[in-house]
Amino acid sequence: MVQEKEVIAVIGAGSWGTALAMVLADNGHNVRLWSHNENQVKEINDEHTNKKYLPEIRLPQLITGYASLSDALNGVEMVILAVPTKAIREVIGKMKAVIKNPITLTHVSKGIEPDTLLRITEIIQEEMPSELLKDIVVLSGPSHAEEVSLRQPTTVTVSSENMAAAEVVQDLFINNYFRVYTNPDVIGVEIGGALKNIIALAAGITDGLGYGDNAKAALITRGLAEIARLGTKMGANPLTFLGLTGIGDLIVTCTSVHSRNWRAGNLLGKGKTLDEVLENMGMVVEGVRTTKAAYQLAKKYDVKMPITFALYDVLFNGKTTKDAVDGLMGRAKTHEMEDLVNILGERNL
Ligand SMILES: NC(=O)C1=CN([C@@H]2O[C@H](COP(=O)(O)OP(=O)(O)OC[C@H]3O[C@@H](n4cnc5c(N)ncnc54)[C@H](OP(=O)(O)O)[C@@H]3O)[C@@H](O)[C@H]2O)C=CC1
Ligand SMILES: O=C(CO)COP(=O)(O)O
Repeated sequence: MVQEKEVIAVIGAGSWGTALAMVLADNGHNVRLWSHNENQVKEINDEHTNKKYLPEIRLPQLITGYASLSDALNGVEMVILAVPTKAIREVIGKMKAVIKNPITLTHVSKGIEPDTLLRITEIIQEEMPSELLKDIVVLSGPSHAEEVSLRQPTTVTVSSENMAAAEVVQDLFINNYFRVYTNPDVIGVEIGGALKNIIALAAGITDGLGYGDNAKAALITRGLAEIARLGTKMGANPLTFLGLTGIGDLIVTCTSVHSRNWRAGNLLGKGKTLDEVLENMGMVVEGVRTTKAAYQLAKKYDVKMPITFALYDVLFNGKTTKDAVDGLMGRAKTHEMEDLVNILGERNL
């Protein structure tokens, strides 16, 4: 089937927005890549590069940089939102002032908002007037921008309350190096994508402390257990956590030097302070804010999340990374599956 080519706006020209713009351009779509940084837009249009975020990459001709949000969104129905979670309200606020016709909005961010405890779909629903929104789709999964921009084999999942919209987005992105699956479980997809960053920070810490593969495997597995416990209590399908947006993203983020969350954790494990780490990162480390949100969610839903709580103490209460690991290892003995089985029982699953 020949796919119809679209004009698509990608809002946010960081690592992920740029890599996704490349996938869309490779599929023949005309991409308007918006950035709030005029110098970066000039570089995208004059040099066809985005050196701060993807230094090795030459951008396809079908990508055009836009400094005006109004021009980028003019007449466009398909919009990809690729900014950090903390910028979403502000950027949607600017978008709604200039959008004239309803859009399908695909977000690709991985976070939960502290204090409100809203998932990103819920933040968008709160900020964007319903008459300007056809559908919200989430795209998530194990996918470092650095590898996608080199066109290396990658798999992701799209999800939406309207699966027909998810399938349209699947068709826009899918190609021979970027394979896109669908999953109707929006809650599970968003919770898995957000919370894996907490575990990636913790995995970086144990690597930084000099611990080995056993510790890494423990964190990935027990991290998945606490993510699944919270997500299932929030209404997710527990099987989603065994998929790309659950275990898949945990593996890639906990084991890759590309992960900003792993890199930040690694520096913490080596003794740097949180402020020192964030000052030098130059890109978003979503897991820090998400740790706060997950800590609050665990209390709200009365779910045990020992790794999240240990990381919370390191990030916000001055606990040393070594004491945090010792505390986790010294907890009272417990059953491996009991808590999740109990939660499944409460939901009659
Ligand atoms: N990088 C990756 O491999 C992947 C990232 N993600 C997720 O995608 C989301 C975006 O991440 P990523 O692209 O990596 O982040 P980066 O830090 O690489 O880029 C963020 C981009 O958003 C811009 N931005 C930040 N704040 C604002 C604002 N208030 N208004 C307008 N633009 C803003 C930044 O501009 P400026 O340059 O001025 O700071 C930059 O262009 C995150 O939630 C991340 O978890 C998901 C999958 C893979
Ligand atoms: O989500 C990602 C890969 O799937 C990117 O992870 P980081 O934000 O830790 O770099």
